[in-house]
Amino acid sequence: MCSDISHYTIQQNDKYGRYLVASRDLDAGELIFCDTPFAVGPKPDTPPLCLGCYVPVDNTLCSRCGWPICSVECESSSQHVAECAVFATAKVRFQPVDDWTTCAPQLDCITPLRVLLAKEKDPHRWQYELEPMETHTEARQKKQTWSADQVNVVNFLVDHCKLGNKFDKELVQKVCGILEVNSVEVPSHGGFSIRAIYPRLAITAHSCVPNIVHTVLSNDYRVQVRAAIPIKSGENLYLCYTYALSPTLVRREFLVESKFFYCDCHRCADPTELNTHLSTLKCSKCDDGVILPTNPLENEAMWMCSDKNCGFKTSSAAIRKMLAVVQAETEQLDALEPGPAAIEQREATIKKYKSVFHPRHSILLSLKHSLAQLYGRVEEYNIDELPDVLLERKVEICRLVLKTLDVITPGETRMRGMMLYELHAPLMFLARNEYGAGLITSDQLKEKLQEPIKCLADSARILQREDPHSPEGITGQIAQQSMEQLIASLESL
Ligand SMILES: C[S@@+](CC[C@H](N)C(=O)[O-])C[C@H]1O[C@@H](n2cnc3c(N)ncnc32)[C@H](O)[C@@H]1O
Repeated sequence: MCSDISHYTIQQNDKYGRYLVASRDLDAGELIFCDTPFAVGPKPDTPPLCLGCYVPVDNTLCSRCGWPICSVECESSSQHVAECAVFATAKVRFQPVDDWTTCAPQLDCITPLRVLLAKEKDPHRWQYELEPMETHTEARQKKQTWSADQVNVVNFLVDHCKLGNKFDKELVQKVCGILEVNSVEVPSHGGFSIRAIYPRLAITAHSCVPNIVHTVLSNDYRVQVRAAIPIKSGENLYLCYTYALSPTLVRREFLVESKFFYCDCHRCADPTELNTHLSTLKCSKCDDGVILPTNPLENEAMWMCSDKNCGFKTSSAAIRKMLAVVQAETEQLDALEPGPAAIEQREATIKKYKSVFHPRHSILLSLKHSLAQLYGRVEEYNIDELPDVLLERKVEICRLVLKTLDVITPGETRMRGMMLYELHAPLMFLARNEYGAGLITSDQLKEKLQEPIKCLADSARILQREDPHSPEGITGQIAQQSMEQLIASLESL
């Protein structure tokens, strides 16, 4: 049984507070522990979504309490009934909004309320699992989110929803802090992003080069935590709290803003990000140099050209501003429907910034990561109609992304599983095209198909650990079937 597995111990030091350590040697992919959420619910700043299944809703409300709900089944779902009674008793309804696609701060109270109601139901679990969590109260008090939480969550629940006889304002702020510091983003059943708080997973320390992965099982939001790489007994377990492909400036800013610490992991400390060059710019003043931070652990440190003869310098503020502008431009591409324009506009943006960024800079790599998933899958660019030159482009970008993943998220991760799946198809088509053109023999074709078979085998092994209804879990099953078909087709050659 999953709940019997716990290959870790809890330790504590001045730097991390509590953290998890492997209690025995672990193989890549091995289960370390499972965890059950204390509460699940919307993230802050979410547009109205169903409080049962979390799909976006448009003016459909619960017949009992008047809060967003998509269907009769969701009205009586276990996650909604307790809060439904609170709102119905206090006669506090969701206030109509003009635009159902923009953020509704009214929903910010839902997850804290669910934590409070779960505390009431299981005070023992609260006492041992949530109460000891870090809240960084002093640092939070200085932030804007503290005063926003005071209005949208604390005063709303205690005064408006008349819960003051059960929960005091200090407790509600503490719950907001617990959620901000310790909750993780998870995909809902419908694929929309929500948050959950897992008592054991939350103890894991952060590193920008993590050694564990976690998988959320969609039926009850239980999480399985596995070793991504072989881990020795006594080694710390590290989760990555931020988006792994972001550059150091962006990751460190996120961590200090929302998790209240300055990351000093070996990736953050290295100007080249362990030679991945996710932060590296090209020098505009000379031909050979690249621009790197002089001290990446010092936010305000200058950035300088690596060519001593050039000596070009610029401030980190200028770099941050430039990144924000380009990031905003590339984010607009995410709004494009998957289709030929989504490919062509990304390729055009890569070309536009080719002389500004290193080819593996975070911004270009993220565009390439999207392209790896688009080539072969959209109209005019279906895999069986791609010319060799575009099949080779897909191979090149998949390999480039995998090369970076090897360093920053080594081992058996979802992103690697998905990228290996993407890589198998162009490799297979290129080999078949060569054979079809009479350029290679059937033995050489068999030889060339070994790499796509290996990609599919690795992809299937990694992704079949995911929830079978998630996009990754489904890809895992397809990878397994495709591998079996490909092996069978070799036998008939
Ligand atoms: C999700 S909690 C982790 C558990 C926490 N240490 C505890 O004792 O409850 C996140 C907090 O742990 C600390 N932490 C985690 N990783 C860290 C790191 N790499 N460097 C410094 N502090 C870290 C920070 O205080 C951060 O806000």
